[in-house]
Amino acid sequence: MSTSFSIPDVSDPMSRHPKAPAPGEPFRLHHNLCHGCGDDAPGGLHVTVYAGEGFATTAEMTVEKWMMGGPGVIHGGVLTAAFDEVLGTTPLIIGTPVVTGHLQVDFRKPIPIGTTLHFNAEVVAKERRKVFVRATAHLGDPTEIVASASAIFIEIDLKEHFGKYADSASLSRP
Ligand SMILES: CCCCC/C=C\C/C=C\C/C=C\C/C=C\CCCC(=O)SCCNC(=O)CCNC(=O)[C@H](O)C(C)(C)COP(=O)(O)OP(=O)(O)OC[C@H]1O[C@@H](n2cnc3c(N)ncnc32)[C@H](O)[C@@H]1OP(=O)(O)O
Repeated sequence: MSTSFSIPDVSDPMSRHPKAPAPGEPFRLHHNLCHGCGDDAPGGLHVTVYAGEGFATTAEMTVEKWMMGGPGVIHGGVLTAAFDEVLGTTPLIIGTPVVTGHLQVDFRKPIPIGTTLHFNAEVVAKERRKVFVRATAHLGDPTEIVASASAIFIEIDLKEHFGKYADSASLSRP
């Protein structure tokens, strides 16, 4: 699979799902042990994603000591997992359950332990089952982007993909 991709110039029609949370409201957990959002995930990120306007979402994550990679700064894999969670939840705004196909991250500035990361994400296009999503992160000043990510998520049939675990996964629907 290619290591880079371009977003299609023309998207399939998209509309906000009628049951998507209102702007400012959180998406429900997709299950309580999810490493990204689950309340009961040991060592989880505990990220909550909120619906924004249109096809946009926001999220916040406190950068805790256990997330350290280089001395005093976040580990790149932890940041990537946080982007995966934020980006992967965002297609629910159009009512589409997905899994990650391809995710790329640009690490632009060191992110200190003890800060709060603010994420802004949006679905930018859909092409058949592929959903193109991008996001940025900042530390409080939206003009100072510290990291950004873009991804292709692939629409799935929850029952087919998760088998007997589909019931808990289906909680992810908006
Ligand atoms: C495991 C944790 C999952 C958690 C998600 C839970 C519930 C999901 C519901 C809602 C989501 C809610 C919240 C989500 C929150 C966080 C998100 C975390 C998400 C993850 O962390 S999830 C774990 C990592 N993820 C995987 O575990 C995927 C493993 N993988 C597969 O299961 C298959 O590989 C699959 C299904 C991806 C495709 O398989 P398939 O056979 O169904 O589809 P097919 O190959 O026909 O491709 C159809 C079209 O997608 C294009 N395409 C395919 N693969 C691509 C790739 N890699 N890059 C770019 N494009 C790709 C093709 O090129 C074609 O495009 P075209 O239409 O242009 O031909």
